[in-house]
Amino acid sequence: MTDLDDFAARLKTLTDGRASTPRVRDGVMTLALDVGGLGPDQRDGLVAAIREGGLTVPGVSDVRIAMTAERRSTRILAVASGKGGVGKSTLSANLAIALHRLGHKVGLVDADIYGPSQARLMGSEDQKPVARDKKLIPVTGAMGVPMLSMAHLVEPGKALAWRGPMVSGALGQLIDADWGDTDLLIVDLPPGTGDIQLSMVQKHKPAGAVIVSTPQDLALIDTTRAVSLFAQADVPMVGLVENMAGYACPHCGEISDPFGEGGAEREAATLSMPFLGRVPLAIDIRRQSDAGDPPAAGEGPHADAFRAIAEKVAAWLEQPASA
Ligand SMILES: Nc1ncnc2c1ncn2[C@@H]1O[C@H](COP(=O)(O)OP(=O)(O)OP(=O)(O)O)[C@@H](O)[C@H]1O
Repeated sequence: MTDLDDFAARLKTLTDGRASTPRVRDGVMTLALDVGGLGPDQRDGLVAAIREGGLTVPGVSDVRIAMTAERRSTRILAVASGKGGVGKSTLSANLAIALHRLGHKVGLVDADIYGPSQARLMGSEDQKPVARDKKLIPVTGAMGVPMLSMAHLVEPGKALAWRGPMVSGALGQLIDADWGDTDLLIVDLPPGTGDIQLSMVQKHKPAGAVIVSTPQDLALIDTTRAVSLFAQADVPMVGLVENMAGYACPHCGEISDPFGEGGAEREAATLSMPFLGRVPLAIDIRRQSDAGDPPAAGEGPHADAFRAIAEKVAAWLEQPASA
């Protein structure tokens, strides 16, 4: 085996098969490296290691690496609601965490320009994203889930004056950030169904949409509008989540249903969409969310509720039609 063959074999192991066979001409080694799906640090580390190794091959004085960064296909899952305050942000954060715990490479985008709250929910308020090669590098939220928020791009209170194209441009920066090997982005959309939401959905084409509603809002026209927004843009519906469904007693854990049970399944059926599950109204969910400690990151009935929803979402994502 020549020194070059020996290096080629080591290269294969080092890069997990991402590098082409190296060639040497006039003392210059050239090779192509597929860096698709790698984060900036992984990419830089790999390039440095290859360069170092290449220079140990006798007769090689320079190593040139052509990086092929074919575009990743990161799928977007939009989380939406007909109106504000129903727990869309809480669900988005906990769904991202629960999917992460199920082994998905998931990131979270807070597109809720009117009330960005993900930095608080994910305990990342003290972090500021930096840009590299004109792309934002996500910050790290709870359980290491990468995330970016509109709050990172706009001062609180100023966003309300923004017009559709500005919002759409800002959202583009969040979605086209350097997400590394993330292959699924949960996007927490602003509440409601105006032009801004529609243009965002059309431009960034989610793979699917999750609708969040509370039991008392279920039958309202707002929820129907949220569903038809996605239908207009040809975005498939993943399903409906009923939040604040029943009250979980903080003392005994018993759940009482002041709005009755089963309404959400019925409403989901009326809207021709799957029912993904219910999350009770529980003081712990609010407390933990406010403290930047998402319940889905822990153990217990609330974590179980979010995991059950995440399992249904994951099953939906695995269907061939959603790819
Ligand atoms: N299941 C729940 N149990 C208890 N409190 C909850 C639950 N879900 C959400 N909350 C609380 O309700 C409030 C609104 O939730 P959240 O911010 O997630 O709603 P939203 O729909 O994203 O609102 P907005 O329209 O302001 O973005 C928050 O204080 C949150 O902690």
